[in-house]
Amino acid sequence: MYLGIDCGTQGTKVLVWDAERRSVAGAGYAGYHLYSDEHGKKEQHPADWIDAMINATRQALAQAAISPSLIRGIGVSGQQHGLVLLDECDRVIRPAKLWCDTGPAELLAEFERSRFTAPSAPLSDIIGIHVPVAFTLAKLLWVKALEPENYRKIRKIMLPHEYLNFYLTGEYRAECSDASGTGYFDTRRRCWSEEVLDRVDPLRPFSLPKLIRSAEPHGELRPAAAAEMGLDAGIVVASGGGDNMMSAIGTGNISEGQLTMSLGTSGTLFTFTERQIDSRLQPDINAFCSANDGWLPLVSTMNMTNATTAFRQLLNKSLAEFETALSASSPGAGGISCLPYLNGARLPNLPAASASLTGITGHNLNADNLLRAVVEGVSFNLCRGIDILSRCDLRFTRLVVIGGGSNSEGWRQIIANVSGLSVVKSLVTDAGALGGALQAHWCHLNQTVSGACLGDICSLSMLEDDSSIVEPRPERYSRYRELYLAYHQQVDNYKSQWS
Ligand SMILES: Nc1ncnc2c1ncn2[C@@H]1O[C@H](COP(=O)(O)OP(=O)(O)O)[C@@H](O)[C@H]1O
Ligand SMILES: O=C(CO)[C@@H](O)[C@H](O)COP(=O)(O)O
Repeated sequence: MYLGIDCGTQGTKVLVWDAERRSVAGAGYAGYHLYSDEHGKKEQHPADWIDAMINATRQALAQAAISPSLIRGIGVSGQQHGLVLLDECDRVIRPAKLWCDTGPAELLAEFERSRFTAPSAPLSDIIGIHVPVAFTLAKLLWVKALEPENYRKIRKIMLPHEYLNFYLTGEYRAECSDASGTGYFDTRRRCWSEEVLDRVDPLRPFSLPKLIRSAEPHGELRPAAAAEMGLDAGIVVASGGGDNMMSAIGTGNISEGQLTMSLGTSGTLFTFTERQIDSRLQPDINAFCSANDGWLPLVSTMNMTNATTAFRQLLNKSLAEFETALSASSPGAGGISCLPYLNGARLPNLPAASASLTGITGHNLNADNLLRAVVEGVSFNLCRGIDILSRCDLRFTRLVVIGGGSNSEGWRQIIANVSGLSVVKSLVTDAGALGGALQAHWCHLNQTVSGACLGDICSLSMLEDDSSIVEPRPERYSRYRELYLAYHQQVDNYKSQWS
């Protein structure tokens, strides 16, 4: 049995994966607070992630009702890009700035303008990936500029999943797929970019973690962490990875031609490629490394279930009532259109964007239409990614959906009707946690059998819930094409206001 852990933006999910029966034997969840302000701040305390991981692990083990000694390994998936800073005594210096923190947008733009002007190549050419404000580099620039005292104290610098691995093992290491979302990692050569780091600060006070490949272990579970988690010390902790990379493993998206869409706090859409695509003409693609030695071109939106949940809670509706609202309303939400940019936009990259509702009349204003409008808005936004990936000659016929929002059948049907693709739910909604468990299995096997194959582990794991398949309905698809084009026209009309 293996433990898969996913540290998401709203909470940490843990599952006990029974590799023989290929099923989840137990699951646990613990949420945490997101500290925000009106200037784009989005922060969390890394100590809250540790508490949540311990709490959710204990729940999962209790539900599985197994002896902890049956757990052979752990794999950790984590929200990408967050910046965790440790001082010389390995104490956390300040709360982690998260992927969704848009505060450093201007600083990042200024850094690119001033440090990468000709004859220098642009930043994206140097590291092979465009850098939006979500990336760690932006958070580092912010701490350096606004909190110089804290900056001087930094000795170690980590991403969320690396910090959890550091807690579990005591080892300061980083794995390439998550590192590819920092903005100071060369995604072609899979190494830290000294060139970029030197332009941030040639005299930086911290060292970078040792890079490992995804198949390599991060380390062994140390006794103190084992006691807290209720596990045996010494079991293997796999390399882990960014949540999208681990979800790729959890949905079997490890060979070309497959497409996964995550409806979590963020919306993401990604596919595996054997060669890195040239995204110079497609700046909205984040050309990440994958956790199986290839690449994972991905598009991401800033607003997904944060927006649907904000509207749902404002209207005082339960998840069941949200579902009823989707079936009671029609495509186009009676004429109401929602640009859902509560937290700025990442697709297109406009951190200063704000949300809006248009087309409201005395006849169409009701809760069902408002809920449908926000679901359509976030779906139109993310489905744009399919067009963008297609411009790189990537083609798909079906889509696997994951994340909290994928539990909604009405929402899955809207995605199918907008995209024109068959939509199926992942066997385990939290595919990041499943990916962590499958990676731990792979890593554990690698220690005993040479050449253990991740593909075999994934294909044996029945990664989809066949009963959940929804097909696009032709009449709705043509109606949604019109609505989709109108939505993106509306975004284009607003663009100059947010640039
Ligand atoms: N049936 C559902 N319909 C719509 N939204 C849902 C449903 N179930 C869960 N969610 C939403 O999913 C979100 C959590 O998704 P999750 O993928 O766990 O997020 P994260 O990984 O970012 O923490 C919550 O906002 C929750 O309200
Ligand atoms: O920034 C990205 C991807 O580049 C986000 O996908 C984060 O990785 C957060 O994930 P969720 O908490 O929404 O799952």
